[in-house]
Amino acid sequence: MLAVVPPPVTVRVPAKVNLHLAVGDVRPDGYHDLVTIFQALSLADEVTVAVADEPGVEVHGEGADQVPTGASNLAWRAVRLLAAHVGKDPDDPKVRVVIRKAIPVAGGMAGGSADAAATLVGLASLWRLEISRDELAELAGKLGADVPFCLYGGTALGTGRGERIVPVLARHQFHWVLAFDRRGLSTPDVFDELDRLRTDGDPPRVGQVEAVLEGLSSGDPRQLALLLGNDLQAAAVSLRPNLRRTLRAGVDAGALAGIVSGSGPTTAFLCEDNDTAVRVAAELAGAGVCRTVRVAQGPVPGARVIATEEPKPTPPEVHA
Ligand SMILES: C[C@@](CO)(OP(=O)(O)O)[C@H](O)COP(=O)(O)OP(=O)(O)OC[C@H]1O[C@@H](n2ccc(N)nc2=O)[C@H](O)[C@@H]1O
Ligand SMILES: Nc1ncnc2c1ncn2[C@@H]1O[C@H](COP(=O)(O)OP(=O)(O)O)[C@@H](O)[C@H]1O
Repeated sequence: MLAVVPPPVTVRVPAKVNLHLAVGDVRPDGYHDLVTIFQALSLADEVTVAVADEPGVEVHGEGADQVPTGASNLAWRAVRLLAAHVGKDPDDPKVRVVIRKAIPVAGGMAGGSADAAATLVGLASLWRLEISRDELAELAGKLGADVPFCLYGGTALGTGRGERIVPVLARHQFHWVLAFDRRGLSTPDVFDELDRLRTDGDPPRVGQVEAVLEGLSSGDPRQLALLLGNDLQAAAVSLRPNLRRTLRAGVDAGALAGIVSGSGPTTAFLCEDNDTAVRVAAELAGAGVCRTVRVAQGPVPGARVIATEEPKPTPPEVHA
């Protein structure tokens, strides 16, 4: 008999930006209630999952040296969680995960969450599971607040810890410039800093989410630009005062508006059109206010399989 090893599966998964991020008070479980609008961007990681005798995670590309490859890697946690869920041995899942990163690590763009979502989608295909995206999203929510959105992509309203997702119809494409900072920022540190700022004073709070939903449906980047907002921005800027200069430089270069993406320190600039975005990116890159600049569009779809290699038949065992 010819045993067929299932072919490796490669999944592309987008980064996110929060167009609106309203942060409530800290809850007894340490999380904060959020009302957020996520948008998935064309900046993407690629994750390949393959059957392997030597299980583990490999990471290449943007910030790879800052990503753990052991049990704490979010993609590996996704492998173990899905294995246990479908009755496989989580301690011996016989899977290798190769991550090619383009999303900045600890950048407020959900890079680790994206890799976890991609791993769930890749394994569902590799293991030929009959599992719906909603069932995967249940599992995703256990891995982190941002992981369910990375499965769905597009533009979506997130509530609860950010893990309850409702898609938002957004037919228009928006053009973004992303400025990566020199080092990442820890998400819990930024939430803690916001709690501290709120104890000592009254940092600005974003307006109502409904206005942002209207801005999105208008498709007019000028209208949307006026409505972008992030309660975590004051905290990120407090921990990284240089972000103030970066935000100013993007607007001076011609962006309609700039915000800190999620917990930062990446800054995201909404532009009128693609040509403006390319010009703003070039100017920002020359201004010495950040490490790297990227142009991206959104919304794009969530984690999806982009390649499955041909099955490799293993040679039959020959018995003498
Ligand atoms: C801030 C946001 C905005 O989209 O994104 P990032 O900037 O990290 O990409 C998210 O809320 C991050 O989501 P994610 O990175 O998945 O968070 P988790 O791993 O679940 O939580 C990490 C830590 O962040 C804090 N946290 C996270 C989510 C939330 N609603 N309240 C919180 O207080 C908690 O301290 C938690 O222990
Ligand atoms: N697959 C992964 N990719 C990136 N970071 C990961 C991954 N697994 C675990 N991490 C850890 O998660 C932390 C948060 O990284 P990331 O998800 O990129 O940022 P953010 O939460 O700001 O969006 C990093 O400090 C990193 O060490």
